[in-house]
Amino acid sequence: MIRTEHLSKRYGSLTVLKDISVEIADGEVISIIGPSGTGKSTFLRCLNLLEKPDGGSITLNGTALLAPGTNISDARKKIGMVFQGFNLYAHLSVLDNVTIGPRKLLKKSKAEAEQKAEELLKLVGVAEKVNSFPDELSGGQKQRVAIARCLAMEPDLILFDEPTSALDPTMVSEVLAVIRRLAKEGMTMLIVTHEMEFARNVSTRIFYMDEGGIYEEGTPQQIFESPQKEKTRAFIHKIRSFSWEIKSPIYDLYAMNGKVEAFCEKHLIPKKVTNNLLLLMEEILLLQKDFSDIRLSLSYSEQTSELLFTCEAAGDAHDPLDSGTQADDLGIKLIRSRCSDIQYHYENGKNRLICTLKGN
Ligand SMILES: Nc1ncnc2c1ncn2[C@@H]1O[C@H](COP(=O)(O)OP(=O)(O)OP(=O)(O)O)[C@@H](O)[C@H]1O
Repeated sequence: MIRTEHLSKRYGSLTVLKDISVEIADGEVISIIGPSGTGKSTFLRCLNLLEKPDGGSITLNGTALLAPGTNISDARKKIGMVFQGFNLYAHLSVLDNVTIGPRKLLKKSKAEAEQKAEELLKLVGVAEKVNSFPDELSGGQKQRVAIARCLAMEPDLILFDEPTSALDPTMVSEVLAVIRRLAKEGMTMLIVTHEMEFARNVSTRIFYMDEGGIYEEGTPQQIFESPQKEKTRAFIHKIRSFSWEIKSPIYDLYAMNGKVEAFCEKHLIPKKVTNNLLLLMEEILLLQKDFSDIRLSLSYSEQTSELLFTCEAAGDAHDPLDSGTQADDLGIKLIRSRCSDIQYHYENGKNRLICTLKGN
């Protein structure tokens, strides 16, 4: 169990952590989410004493880490950390990266450390790379080796600082799968992440950090479905939605599509649904009459897996799904075939078309 009381940290005149008091039980998986610069990484770095807190206390399994006389290096062996940039030793093989800690710090024999390393490399799926060097591995493999290295120290707790942020999207899932497995096996973990779907599925609790502290905490359901405080609500809404403005008939379709694809990828929306959405957006834009002020927005509900697309266009009342010409009819048919529900309203000088995309 790890507990902080009134933990604070300043950089010069900037107070990053104000007064953090939390208790994390064994086997808990905590995801820490929140806007950039709110101290999420600093909090993790204070917990394993990579940064020295300015005030407060940290207690790990009964040991007060900041108390005078505490052997800090002994305490730190119990807390593993996995970094965004992997931090492997480039000049050491995968095997040596994993065994160096146990041999030097835990005084294990070479044979014992190597046997354990091979087991752990198998666990994270990179056993075949045991004799490779870090620069011969993909980003996903490097991060899995970093996790094996961390496990080799038999930590009581592992801190993950944005473990997938430096990875190509194709490699994110292999690293998340390993973390999920550790969660199932009961490892206590704190994970700073921007992967919301993952945070929601894997965590026992979510800490939303803002204003120098844990602004709101709760179960994934509480934080993602019914956040109580204003800033949490705004943050959750923002990560679930996307919008794009068009101010003239000449707009950058490719840039817009790129952003839409990135949004869909982040929310693990199936490729087929993303493609349908892009075609739907294109057809709806073809039916617009006035391009002076159009706002397109997407919102995704993780609860129902529904993707909602809204097109809001200023100008005279004009339902784009009211057939005008034969060419329009074809477009309208295509639009209707891709949606399970479509609603049109004209309000305050704005045409609003709300489409619910079909799931597959
Ligand atoms: N070593 C440092 N010296 C001075 N300021 C720092 C240092 N490390 C972090 N900061 C500042 O502290 C604040 C919190 O940084 P931190 O990296 O903990 O935020 P974060 O929530 O993890 O952000 P992100 O999600 O972007 O990684 C930021 O304003 C940052 O510029």
